[in-house]
Amino acid sequence: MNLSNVFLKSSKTSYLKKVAYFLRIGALVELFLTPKPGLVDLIDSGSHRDLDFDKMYRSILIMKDYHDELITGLCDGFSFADLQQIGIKAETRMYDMFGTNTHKGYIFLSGLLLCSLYLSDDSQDNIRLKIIELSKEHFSDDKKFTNTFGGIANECLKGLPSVFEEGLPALSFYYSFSKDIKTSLFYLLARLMQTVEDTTAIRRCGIEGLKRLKRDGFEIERSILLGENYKNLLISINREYQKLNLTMGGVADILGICVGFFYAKKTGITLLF
Ligand SMILES: CC(C)(COP(=O)(O)OP(=O)(O)OC[C@H]1O[C@@H](n2cnc3c(N)ncnc32)[C@H](O)[C@@H]1O)[C@@H](O)C(=O)NCCC(=O)NCCS
Ligand SMILES: Nc1ncnc2c1ncn2[C@@H]1O[C@H](COP(=O)(O)OP(=O)(O)OP(=O)(O)O)[C@@H](O)[C@H]1O
Repeated sequence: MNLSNVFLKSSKTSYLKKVAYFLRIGALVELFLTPKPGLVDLIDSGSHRDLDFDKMYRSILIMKDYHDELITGLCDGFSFADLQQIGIKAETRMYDMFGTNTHKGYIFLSGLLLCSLYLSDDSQDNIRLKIIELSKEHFSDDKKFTNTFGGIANECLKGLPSVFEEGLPALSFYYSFSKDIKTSLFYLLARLMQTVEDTTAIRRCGIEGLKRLKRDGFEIERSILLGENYKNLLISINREYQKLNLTMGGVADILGICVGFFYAKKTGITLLF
């Protein structure tokens, strides 16, 4: 390998490592955001008897090994099939360490994003096309399609519209005029509750569960825009979700990705848009 190739490889590695770092920060910000209906946060485990704050926190920290391994594989020119094996191994490690699904969705989404960033040039359209291309390859095997409605597969096959068309614009919009990051994050949560086809909600409560997320997301957004005390609303919705066993893991995952990108951009990492 000549000197310029060595330089190119090390600059790509450090770029992807910075992005991966911010994706983990996004997951941490999501976890710390409190109160969140149905989800694990600083106060309770929402509707997740098998999860708690400590497990979720450690699950995010151990994602670093997975991201590092994936980035090394990418920069060493591994095939997509080999990169997928790295993702599957990370999923297995997660189940072995925590005995449950702590971050299956996030492992997949963050891995897909890192692969797509590496393989595309600097424009949002190109990264989205790459996400679609890789997702088509990943989900070509019907066995990986466990859900018939919405879900992470459809989200990825459309190039993450919940991130690029809904989440990032919503977060930037609210933050640009309020400069209030906490309320901006709850505004983002409210918008994503209305748009993400969350299969964790469907599995727990059927289509009624998804409709409930949309209705409550609308109410939270309304309350924020009217300048009301939206925290009490979030607390009471959390109590109701606990009774119903309703949750929204997909909304949480997409929120984490949006926050990761938002902070990466704020700290000056050129991220295509
Ligand atoms: C794609 C995977 C994770 C989907 O898992 P599964 O079929 O169980 O889907 P499921 O609907 O349960 O979703 C998994 C998780 O995604 C999140 N999620 C749910 N709905 C959505 C949504 N609409 N958008 C985004 N995330 C969502 C939730 O956190 C959920 O727990 C799985 O099939 C897989 O292929 N894992 C291997 C990992 C891999 O190959 N990684 C390589 C990356 S390059
Ligand atoms: N703060 C959070 N609290 C709970 N779940 C979260 C949080 N952040 C992300 N998630 C995602 O939600 C998913 C967990 O949802 P859930 O427990 O319903 O899935 P499951 O294990 O597939 O289903 P079940 O527990 O009903 O068997 C994880 O993939 C996780 O990534």
